[in-house]
Amino acid sequence: MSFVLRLPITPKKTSYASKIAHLYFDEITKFHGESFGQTFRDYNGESQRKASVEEFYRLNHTHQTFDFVKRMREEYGKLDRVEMSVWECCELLNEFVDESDPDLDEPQIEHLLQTAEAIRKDYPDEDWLHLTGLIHDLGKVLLHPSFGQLPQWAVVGDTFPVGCAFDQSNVHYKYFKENPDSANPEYSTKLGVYAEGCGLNNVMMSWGHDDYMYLVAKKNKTTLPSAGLFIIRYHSFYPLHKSGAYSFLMNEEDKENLKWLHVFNKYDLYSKSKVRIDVESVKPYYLSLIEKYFPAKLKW
Ligand SMILES: O[C@H]1[C@H](O)[C@@H](O)[C@H](O)[C@@H](O)[C@H]1O
Ligand SMILES: [Fe+2]
Ligand SMILES: [Fe+2]
Repeated sequence: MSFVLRLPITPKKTSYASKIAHLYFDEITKFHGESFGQTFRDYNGESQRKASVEEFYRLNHTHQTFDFVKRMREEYGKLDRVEMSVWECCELLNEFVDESDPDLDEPQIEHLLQTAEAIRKDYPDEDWLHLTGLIHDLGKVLLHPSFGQLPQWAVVGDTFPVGCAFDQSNVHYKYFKENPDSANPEYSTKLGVYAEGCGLNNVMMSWGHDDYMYLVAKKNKTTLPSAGLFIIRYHSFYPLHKSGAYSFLMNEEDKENLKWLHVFNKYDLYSKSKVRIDVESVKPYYLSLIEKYFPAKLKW
């Protein structure tokens, strides 16, 4: 499929880069894994959800193989299941809870709007980033019966490359020993089937809501800038954006985009709070953004 991506607002590389770097490091020191007394992404501490989250990762790490990902990308890349608008999809998501998430019990639409609104407050002029916040998790509709009701391990959780060695920074790394790819010499070296610096676009990531939503956005010809698509596609790739693992797979464009993903991640994570959003009052604003960057109906 070939089409030209129009970029209405392209992040200006040089001027933004330093601004972001500053903001990012300021905020890191401010939050440092904790916000308002709440700790996030603690996979070992005692929490009510610890056991079920661990069981989630056991299944995820066991079943996400290179062949599985290839099949899913081909199958779901057809986008022949549903036609609906972006907002309809937000509403559809409301019934699901993410079993991989130790921090979130709210319906998904709350999380989407909390993320988007928190970004909007700090970056009022980057409307593409507000919309990215709103839609980044929409791929979780894969859990819905009309999308084959995929199991949670094929939809949510952190993501990682398949086709090369699994990195130790993946949460609950130990369960990769159950993955058949671990016994495949072709897939178990550092580079595996990839070349150094080949670019993430050429890397197969474990299958889930990130890559699916990327395919939906791209194939429906969104006009979001490349940084927006990158955020959607790799926001669950914590081994890279939190731990710096697998960075040898990145190319120059990935490195630029990663700066925006760092900005985004702070809001994805730390807006998981009890601040309630009045959906009806913010809806007109988001509908106008959807109209700006997407067709009225999308193929899913
Ligand atoms: O939306 C999901 C969810 O919050 C998961 O708990 C996390 O592991 C993923 O990275 C994220 O994309
Ligand atoms: Fe997500
Ligand atoms: Fe999210």
